Amino acid sequence: MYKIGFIGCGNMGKAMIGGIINSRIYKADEIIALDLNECLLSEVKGVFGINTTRDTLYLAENSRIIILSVKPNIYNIILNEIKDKISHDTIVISIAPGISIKSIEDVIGSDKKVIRTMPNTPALVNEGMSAICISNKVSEVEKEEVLKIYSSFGIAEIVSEKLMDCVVGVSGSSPAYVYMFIEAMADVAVLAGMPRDKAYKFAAQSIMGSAKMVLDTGIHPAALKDMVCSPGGTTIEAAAVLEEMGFRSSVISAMKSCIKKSSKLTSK
Ligand SMILES: NC(=O)C1=CN([C@@H]2O[C@H](COP(=O)(O)OP(=O)(O)OC[C@H]3O[C@@H](n4cnc5c(N)ncnc54)[C@H](OP(=O)(O)O)[C@@H]3O)[C@@H](O)[C@H]2O)C=CC1
Ligand SMILES: O=C(O)[C@@H]1CCC=N1
Repeated sequence: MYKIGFIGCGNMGKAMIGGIINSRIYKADEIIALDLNECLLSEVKGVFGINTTRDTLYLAENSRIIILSVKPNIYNIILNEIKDKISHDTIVISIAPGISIKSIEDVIGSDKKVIRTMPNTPALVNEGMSAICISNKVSEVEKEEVLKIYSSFGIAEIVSEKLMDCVVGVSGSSPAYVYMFIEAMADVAVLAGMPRDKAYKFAAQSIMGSAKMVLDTGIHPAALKDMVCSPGGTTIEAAAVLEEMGFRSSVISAMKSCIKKSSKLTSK
């Protein structure tokens, strides 16, 4: 029996497998994965040394935990295919926006163990942020085990299921907004004469350091911003332009749109 099986090893599946291997929570031979894309499957086998298969039913029957790391529209197809192979000890985990615990139970049975999660791609470098919702069929020991898996590639917190659309906006999708910010900052650094490789390093490390200040000091972000803005200095010039250009209101509108899209998927 494998400790964990991944159906789908694209961006998110690969990030989680990489995080688990890096943190050594499970050994490579305790993990199995499958993907329709043969190249991707050979890549995860080659890079991480895990087991792979092309047989969905074999994976479902032989994995204690099954992570469905495919797009939301494929969930029902796969669940219908594997439902008879899911035992009362198997834990089925969703990582997709809009896929509720109930929607999975409706296919595989409400007597089965289902967990809904929302990770993000920084899991690959063990800096993920994941939310986890547990159904009432999952025991305390199983909850702790899943928390341990998700904590192996970052920070993991139990949240109530009604917060999951919000989680998509604030952590599932948010790495994309941050990469856009890094890209924009690096482009301007290049414009001002810095070589591109250095520009990405300076921009990304500044964002990582700023995020660490928020997490490690507990100081309010506004106070941390004020500490950078010297009176009559350079930073307040930039801050004033960001306000004029609607920086914060753009982020607010974008995230509201993301959360709305997630809740539309949930209510489908
Ligand atoms: N990317 C992210 O940042 C995050 C993604 N998620 C969620 O994770 C899930 C996966 O996303 P992501 O990794 O980005 O998607 P990808 O498209 O990168 O990966 C999904 C993989 O699953 C494969 N696949 C499709 N159908 C099957 C099948 N029947 N059996 C096995 N494999 C199959 C796809 O192959 P093919 O391409 O050939 O169809 C593809 O390689 C989604 O539900 C997404 O919403 C959650 C949090 C963050
Ligand atoms: O864009 C998406 O739908 C997925 C969910 C969270 C991040 N990526």
